[in-house]
Amino acid sequence: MINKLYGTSLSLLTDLYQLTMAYGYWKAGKAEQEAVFNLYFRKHPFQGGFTIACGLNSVIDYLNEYKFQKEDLEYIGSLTGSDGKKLFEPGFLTYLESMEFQCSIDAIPEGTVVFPNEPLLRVQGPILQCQLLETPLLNLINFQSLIATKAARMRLVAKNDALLEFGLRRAQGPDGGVTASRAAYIGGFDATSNVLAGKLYDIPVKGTHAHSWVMSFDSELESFETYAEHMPNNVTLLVDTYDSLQGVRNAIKVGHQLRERGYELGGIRLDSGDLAYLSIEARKLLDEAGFEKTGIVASNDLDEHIMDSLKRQGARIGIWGVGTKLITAYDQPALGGVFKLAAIKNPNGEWDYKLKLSEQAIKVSTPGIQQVRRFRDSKGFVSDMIFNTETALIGKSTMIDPYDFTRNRSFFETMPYEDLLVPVFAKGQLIYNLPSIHETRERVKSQLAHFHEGTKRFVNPHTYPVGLEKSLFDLKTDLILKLRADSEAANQN
Ligand SMILES: Nc1ncnc2c1ncn2[C@@H]1O[C@H](COP(=O)(O)OP(=O)(O)OP(=O)(O)O)[C@@H](O)[C@H]1O
Ligand SMILES: O=P(O)(O)OC[C@H]1O[C@H](OP(=O)(O)OP(=O)(O)O)[C@H](O)[C@@H]1O
Ligand SMILES: O=C(O)c1cccnc1
Repeated sequence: MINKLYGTSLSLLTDLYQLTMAYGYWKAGKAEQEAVFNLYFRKHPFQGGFTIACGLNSVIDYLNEYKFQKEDLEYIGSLTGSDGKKLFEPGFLTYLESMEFQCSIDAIPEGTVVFPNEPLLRVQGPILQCQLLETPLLNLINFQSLIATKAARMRLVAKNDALLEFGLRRAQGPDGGVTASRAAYIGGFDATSNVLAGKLYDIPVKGTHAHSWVMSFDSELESFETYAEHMPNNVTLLVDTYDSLQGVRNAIKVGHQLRERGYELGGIRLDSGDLAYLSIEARKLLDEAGFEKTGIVASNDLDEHIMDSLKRQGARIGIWGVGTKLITAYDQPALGGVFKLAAIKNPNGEWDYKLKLSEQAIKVSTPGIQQVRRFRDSKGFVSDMIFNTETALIGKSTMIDPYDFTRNRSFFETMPYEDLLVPVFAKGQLIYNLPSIHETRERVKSQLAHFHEGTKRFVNPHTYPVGLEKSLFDLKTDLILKLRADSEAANQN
């Protein structure tokens, strides 16, 4: 889909430094050395307590057509360095031209609730190929997970109300709009106003009309009547162009006319003013006139906090139209997902584990061929344990809080669990049955239902426990100590 949107393969959708490193691996004879990278984020967005994984479908689309085209190679071949000479030798371009995608990818399915430090994707394969994928995979997963999470927060507030995504006009460009519409639907929105997203992704499309429609007539009533005359099966009237409650009265008049023709007034939309007060008054007017089933849509810079406040004020809004604050993830415009090397195979065929040190504990990466085990009890999910698949887990396993080793928990084999990462590509071949977008949306709903309310609240959410299995914790600690000792020794020389 993503390739279709641009009408070209997107192998150049990467940072130049991925290509220069790829070239370096090739020149140094390391191109085919097997490596493992993990894609994860360090902190939930929106000061929340959960994140929704999203974007895997686009990753699959992207990789299914991963190929350096002739024009791509010509462009790469034209790039020059500081001396004005070509950056890349022709032999490297030939290598890229004949390169077949050979990586294996395990991933957490879209729509799963995920937590900091958990690998959303694990990529294993020739280091040159893994490296090239860092940027596009992060681009696809970070943004969509961010928007799906924002949408899921709004769904939690809206409960059973309808949620309409109206964001395209405020989106970060065409692709920002289209992919955000998809992520918003997965996160729990019911429909989008974005017609292209509706067509590409099978998302229901819905909408009302704008103020310009009303303003183009001599009177509001005439504009409503004309709209209803031509589209009697899709009438939601925007009532706030001049005076919202007078607008509701005009809508009711049109509602009576529609009934005479065998149709119903679908809804009215409020787009300014005090949405609590106006929706309560509008509901009274509609109910008194016998339009109990006519819905009230509200829009105007809504986000989950305003929606929550409106609900607490007793607003009678049944349908929420949300644009800017959702589509741009206004209060946090990026998820900080990263892609880190975790292991590399040595010439003896064994894994050498790799770790990035940092002064900040949160930025120290975790080595290992990682998997996430999610334990549950009768009430729901209780904790996640990241482990190294190379270390057998037999009987009791102990999980350690990576930031406080004195905190640990034990699990027994008998405790129910699921391992979250599933095989998606095996040596370049797609082996995953993609769920439909509707199934993915359902997954978000059922996943969230299994988490404690505290994890889902907006203010100071409960930190869901995620730890490292003891042998992985030990591996990480030993590596940190070794790297620190090495660098100290190097400093003294
Ligand atoms: N009862 C309410 N409680 C909390 N927030 C509200 C309430 N009613 C509206 N809002 C929100 O307040 C913000 C600004 O609304 P406000 O009424 O100040 O301006 P406005 O209606 O946008 O004015 P206009 O569109 O005519 O310029 C919007 O984000 C809106 O969703
Ligand atoms: O408010 P949002 O959540 O972004 O939802 C989309 C907004 O787009 C439309 O407004 P329009 O483009 O006419 O702008 P305006 O309402 O700010 O004047 C619509 O009436 C909504 O208010
Ligand atoms: O259909 C609507 O009401 C709509 C669509 C886009 C933006 N604002 C409103």
